[in-house]
Amino acid sequence: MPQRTSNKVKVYVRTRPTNNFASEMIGIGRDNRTISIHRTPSASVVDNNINDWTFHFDGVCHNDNQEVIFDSIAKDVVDRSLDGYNGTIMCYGQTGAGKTHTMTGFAESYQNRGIIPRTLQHLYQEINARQDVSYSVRIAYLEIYNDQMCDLLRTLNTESDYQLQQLSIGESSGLIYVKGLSYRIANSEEEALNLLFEGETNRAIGQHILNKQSSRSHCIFTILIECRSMLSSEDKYTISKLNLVDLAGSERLAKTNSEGVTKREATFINKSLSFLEQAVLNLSDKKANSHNFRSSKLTHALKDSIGGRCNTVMVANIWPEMQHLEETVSTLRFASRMMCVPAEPIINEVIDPLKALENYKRENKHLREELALHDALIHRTGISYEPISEQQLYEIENQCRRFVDGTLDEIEVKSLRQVQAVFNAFRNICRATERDIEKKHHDRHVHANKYEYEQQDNQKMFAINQNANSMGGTAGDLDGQNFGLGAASKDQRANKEALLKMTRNKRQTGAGATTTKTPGIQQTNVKDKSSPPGLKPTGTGLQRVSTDDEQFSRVKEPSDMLDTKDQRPHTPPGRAAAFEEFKQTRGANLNKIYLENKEIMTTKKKQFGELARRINQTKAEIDKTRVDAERKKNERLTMGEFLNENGETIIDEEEYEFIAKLQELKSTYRVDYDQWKNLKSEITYCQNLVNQCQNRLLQEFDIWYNECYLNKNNSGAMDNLLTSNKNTNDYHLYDDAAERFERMQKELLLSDLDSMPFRQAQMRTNRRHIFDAAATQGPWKQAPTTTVINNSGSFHGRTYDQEQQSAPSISTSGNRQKPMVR
Ligand SMILES: Nc1ncnc2c1ncn2[C@@H]1O[C@H](COP(=O)(O)OP(=O)(O)OP(=O)(O)O)[C@@H](O)[C@H]1O
Repeated sequence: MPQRTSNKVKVYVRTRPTNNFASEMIGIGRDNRTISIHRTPSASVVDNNINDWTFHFDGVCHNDNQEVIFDSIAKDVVDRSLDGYNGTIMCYGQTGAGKTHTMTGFAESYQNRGIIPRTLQHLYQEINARQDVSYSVRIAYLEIYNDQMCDLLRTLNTESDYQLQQLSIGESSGLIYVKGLSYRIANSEEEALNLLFEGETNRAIGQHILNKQSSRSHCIFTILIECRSMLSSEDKYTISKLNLVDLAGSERLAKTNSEGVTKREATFINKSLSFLEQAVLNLSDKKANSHNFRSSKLTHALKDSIGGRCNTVMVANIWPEMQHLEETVSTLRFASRMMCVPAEPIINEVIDPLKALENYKRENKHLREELALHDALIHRTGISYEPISEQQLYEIENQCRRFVDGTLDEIEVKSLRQVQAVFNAFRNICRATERDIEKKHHDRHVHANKYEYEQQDNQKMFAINQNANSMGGTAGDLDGQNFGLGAASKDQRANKEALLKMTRNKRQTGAGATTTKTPGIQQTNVKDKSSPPGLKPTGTGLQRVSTDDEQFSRVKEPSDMLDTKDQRPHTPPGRAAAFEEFKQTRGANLNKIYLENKEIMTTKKKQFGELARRINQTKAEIDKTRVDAERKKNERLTMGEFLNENGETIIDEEEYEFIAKLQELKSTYRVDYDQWKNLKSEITYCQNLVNQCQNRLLQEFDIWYNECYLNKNNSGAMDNLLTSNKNTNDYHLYDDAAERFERMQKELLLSDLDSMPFRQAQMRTNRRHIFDAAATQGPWKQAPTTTVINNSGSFHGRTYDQEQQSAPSISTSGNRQKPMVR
């Protein structure tokens, strides 16, 4: 029988022998591959149904005996399963059409034995014939009845034996297996046949116990074949699965007129078969991307056994009698669909890990021997290829450390392992160094913050002392009226709570205060003066704004404050006027830097604008010259080209000049453009510095203003605060909250150093808020000052109009200017 070459599921039709063959309706082609059906239309009624069909298959087996069937249909699949391909042979058709006969045959008649026993016979014959490979065969027999699975190779004596079986379908890497299903080793044909018969017996017992008919269940006889080469030491081997499937009868429910149990069985059969049909339909349709195999146990169990990587053959059993014509057409239809299911079998190769390990060990040994031989030939000695010991590692690390320190000039490397160990050692050293640096950095920040907080406390105390001085009181001197604090010791100053208590006592006893400058203040000043200078020149001629620590050191120059404090009015001046004053006094230096930076930036912006204009001019000239050159070129081409003796084009003077000019312009353009780009980044940098200066100036001003005016007047305000319980509590609240917040911030800073800038900014803003809040509670109800400064240095505030006018404005025109450079 000629074979179809396409990679699809193969389908054969087998007819059940009958004396009543409907020859007038069913025709079998001479090629034994075609079946044509003709149904006589009903004479009494108008019949619009299709009455003629022609089906083509891989073969039609009419009156063929079991041997022919096996040889033409199954043998090839069995042979290929021995080579490592999965295979499936499946019988489909209506009840009584001969499926079981085809698959199993007559158990009692050797001549009429079916595909399964013949398969087993052929399998073991082949296994025995193939001397160079070793096979291991395992067998499983699964029955699916009413969508429930049953292991036919287990002892099943009672109904509960059936019910206790807990089989489920699993999937691993696209391969299907039934969990709980027993796979029995069969070393010979006889053992395998015993298992087949055992399964058949169990099936018969099941029929009796469950009162079911054999035709009502699907049966899958699985042969697992493991094949290993005996000649090579290859770690690969093959495992193939050969499924021999006897499906339940596919007759239609309506026709059987079944009731009760039979109806239930028929319903399950029809369901599973129609799911199978659906799955086959989807598989055969290239566009369908969902192949739902999980709808029934049958389809799920056969998921990896229909087409795809599996060598699949279907036998469509038909009963070619007139009364079964409808079933016959239905079976043949399904069979035709099956023919469209693609099948591209592949060998299932598996790697044996134990064998692979053995192979690697052997190879490793060979390579070592070869290496030793190689070393001996080139007189290399003292090289070890063994893994490096702990002691050796320690020595290597020591060497590396000395190398890094500079006490060792070179590290002698003899093997690759050593190279790797050296690299590892260097990596460890790097990481350790990194950790050290991080720790130092971290400690420095924590220390800096601590210092900053102390300074901040000192500032507050200093301001309070100043107020006290102006009122003529000293610490411990109680004037009864004023919040007079003077020469408080450092310890006293650190303890604000104690200080406030003391102040209250002072007011109660009415003692006076002195105005002497205190040693505590002097001490602070000395410390401040030792701080690093606040401003440092940078390479661009611009000046960097000092760091926080530096600023704080500078901020507390007491001379700044002492110089001006006596002239200060009791009523605080407007912020605009104060800002002017600040720029002349404390902020003079900062303001100077700010103005210088701004000037440099303005100059650069001017240069930037000019350069952009020049670039655009050059560009315009380039465009014009290019047009001229093109025009000249076109003229030359129109007039016809002249070539010199070397075959080069001769161009006239004018065109040459255009080309030369174009090149010159382009080079000018490139130079200018590069300069323009550099200038642009310089301006961005300058802009940042100016912004930074501006921010700093404003921050410093805020602090200064608070120190000089708000806190000073706050002595009065403070008294007012302290005279009322509410206000006293408020003050405590403010103080505690500030401390709590700062303590919290410190903890946060320690936990995440990256967040340092953000947290510090937050702290600063918070401090200012607190100061402002205290100020607004004072007797004069100062308008709330704006405390938020955005990144660009501009104010966001309600009553800052005046200050905004006096605040230095930043021109960003340089950034917005976009020359037409391309
Ligand atoms: N090719 C054949 N040669 C001889 N007898 C056959 C052949 N096909 C079927 N028969 C006989 O027909 C009867 C029904 O066959 P079989 O039990 O195999 O049908 P089935 O399709 O498996 O039915 P069910 O779906 O009920 O299992 C059996 O007695 C069987 O011996």
